[in-house]
Amino acid sequence: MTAERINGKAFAASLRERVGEHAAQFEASAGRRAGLAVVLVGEDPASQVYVRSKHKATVAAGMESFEHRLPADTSEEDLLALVAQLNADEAVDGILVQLPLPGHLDEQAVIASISPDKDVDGFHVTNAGRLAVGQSGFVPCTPLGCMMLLTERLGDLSGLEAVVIGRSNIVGKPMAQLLLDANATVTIAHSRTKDLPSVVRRADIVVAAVGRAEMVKADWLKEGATVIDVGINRLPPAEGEEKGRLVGDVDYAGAEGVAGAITPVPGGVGPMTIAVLLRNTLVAAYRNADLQVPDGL
Ligand SMILES: NC(=O)C1=CN([C@@H]2O[C@H](COP(=O)(O)OP(=O)(O)OC[C@H]3O[C@@H](n4cnc5c(N)ncnc54)[C@H](OP(=O)(O)O)[C@@H]3O)[C@@H](O)[C@H]2O)C=CC1
Ligand SMILES: Nc1nc(=O)c2c([nH]1)NC[C@@H]1CN(c3ccc(C(=O)N[C@@H](CCC(=O)O)C(=O)O)cc3)C=[N+]21
Repeated sequence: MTAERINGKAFAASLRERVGEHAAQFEASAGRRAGLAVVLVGEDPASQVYVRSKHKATVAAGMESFEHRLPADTSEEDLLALVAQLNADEAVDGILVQLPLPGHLDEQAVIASISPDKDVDGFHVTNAGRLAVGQSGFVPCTPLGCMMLLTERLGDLSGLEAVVIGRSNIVGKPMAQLLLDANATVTIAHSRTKDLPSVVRRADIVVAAVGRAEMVKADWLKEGATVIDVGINRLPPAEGEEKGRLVGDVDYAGAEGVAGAITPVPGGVGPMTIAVLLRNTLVAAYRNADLQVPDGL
């Protein structure tokens, strides 16, 4: 059996198109474009690539993109002052501070300074709390994108066994909460989990968010499982390569023979993250303008 390849890139493109149509309607009713501010501190090359693709996607969807690039030695005071200015700026609906931040900056303090109503990453404790108790807020983009891929593939998730590997605040934990809200039976595995292969083997749904190249092997999977690979890992360059290949947390080539469906890396979850960011920004814009958020956004 060869698993179906879940085409996140194509799904993300159709989501971006839908967001673009709603963004045009927003502009017509609000008299301004929805706006996303992205703050990048330092020159991390991977972060620069992400920030550039966010900017392009934002503009392509008919929204304003405000980019703020700050030097690596920016003080916390200056960064907090910029966030305060963006919180107060009526042209800015969403604020994203690219992580990781340089070591001298306190990420928790910076995230806490973002207005929860502009926190389109869903990282603020207020939005994490809203998700935990079932109130509407902003849900982190990567887990929400994973849910969209899962429901498109599986429909109703009620009663399915889901195993999330990883418990970070930005991926694993919110992912588990969304699966629970969708009535799956959820297990969260992490670095202290005993016998991870046998935990994963009972799963109808596996979400791997670890950050270890090709860690999840084919013989850990139940036949027919749906596998969502969040990991983005750059392998060391092979002979003759300038850059190493990008791989996920799952051994794709092996898993393909056992899984029912699987997301590739690249072209799976990554593009969904950016499309959902645009979606969250437009939702923020409707709410900030006191307009009804349209159905289906
Ligand atoms: N596609 C996308 O859009 C995005 C991709 N990513 C990628 O997803 C991956 C995870 O990101 P993130 O959640 O931020 O990472 P973190 O490093 O914050 O969390 C990793 C988690 O994996 C667990 N873990 C580490 N080693 C093992 C192991 N050997 N067995 C089981 N669990 C283990 C850790 O456990 P413990 O808590 O015990 O330490 C931790 O909970 C990364 O590759 C990242 O690049 C992230 C965000 C967006
Ligand atoms: N405040 C904040 N919010 C984030 O959402 C955030 C962040 N910080 N820091 C870093 C992580 C990582 N992340 C990705 C986004 C897109 C791809 C993506 O589009 N990947 C392409 C490949 C890109 C490539 O070729 O390098 C793919 O998987 O097909 C990957 C990873 C968002 N993150």
